[in-house]
Amino acid sequence: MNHSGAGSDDIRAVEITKDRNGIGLVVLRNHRGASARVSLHGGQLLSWKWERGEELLFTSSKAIISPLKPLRGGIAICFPQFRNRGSLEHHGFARNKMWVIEQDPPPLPTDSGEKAHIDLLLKPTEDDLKIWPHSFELRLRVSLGGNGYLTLISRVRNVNSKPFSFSFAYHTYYSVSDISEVRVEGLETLDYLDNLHNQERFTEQGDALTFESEVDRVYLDSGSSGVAVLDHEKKQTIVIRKEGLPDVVVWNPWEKKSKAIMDLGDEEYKQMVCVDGAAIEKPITLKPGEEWTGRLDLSVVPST
Ligand SMILES: O=P(O)(O)OC[C@H]1O[C@@H](O)[C@H](O)[C@@H](O)[C@@H]1O
Repeated sequence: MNHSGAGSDDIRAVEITKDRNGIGLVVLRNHRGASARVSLHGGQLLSWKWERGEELLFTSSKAIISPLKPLRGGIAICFPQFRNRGSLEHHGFARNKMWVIEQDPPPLPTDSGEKAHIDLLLKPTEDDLKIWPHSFELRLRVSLGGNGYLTLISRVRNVNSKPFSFSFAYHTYYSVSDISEVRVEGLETLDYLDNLHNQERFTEQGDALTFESEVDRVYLDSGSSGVAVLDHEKKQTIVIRKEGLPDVVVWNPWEKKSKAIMDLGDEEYKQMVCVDGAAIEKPITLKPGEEWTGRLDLSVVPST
């Protein structure tokens, strides 16, 4: 199936195809050469290319492409649990499930129509309900703008008769030239929980986060002000804006841990950094019938 041209200048081009394992794959393109690829496995973003055809997301050369495993790279949806903060599998089950394309989702208040987009839906199976007994609908809209920018909007609806709580993260691997040349700005003065120190709470003292060793932190309450990933060598800055996602996770495994991660090359920690918009410290609680929305807007600007 291939449908395009819903916009007068071909802004919207959406191609629905299959990957080499036969899993549904959606490719979004704009008329200026930007593209995004989304897998129905996990609602996982596999790739985001900007106008110059440059890949902005990192995927490991050792990534295991299997319907049963999370992919090392791209953007994964962590739901309903972050990390090991609960009894479910690491980062929750959503990233390992098959999602479906939703042709006619409930409308979003911010619909602009100026974007190529796709709507995905995840509902629990009988087996999922045995491990997490809460009926939910998890929707993901992935949009690619005419300017190449990417927007992810997730909605969680409680279709149960009892309240439930969850955590959420857009676990995002950015591709960088060299981690030693990278700065993350927008986290200064924030408190963070350090996963390398039993989630102890510290306060960020520097005016930017740079990398010299393993980092695994959850920055708290960063609000909707932007976070920027500056790559000096690429002369490029990725700007992350978010709504409904107070926390920011920053992760780089560095040398020793990279060697222990089977699906990551020994030296690949130099080419990646994870900066995730998330809701972790204060889990979201939904009463029956309520819905939560978490939005991530990613843009790229040249820098010196
Ligand atoms: O290997 P996974 O499950 O994708 O997780 C990778 C990392 O993801 C980060 O978000 C966590 O803070 C780290 O603790 C974790 O190691």
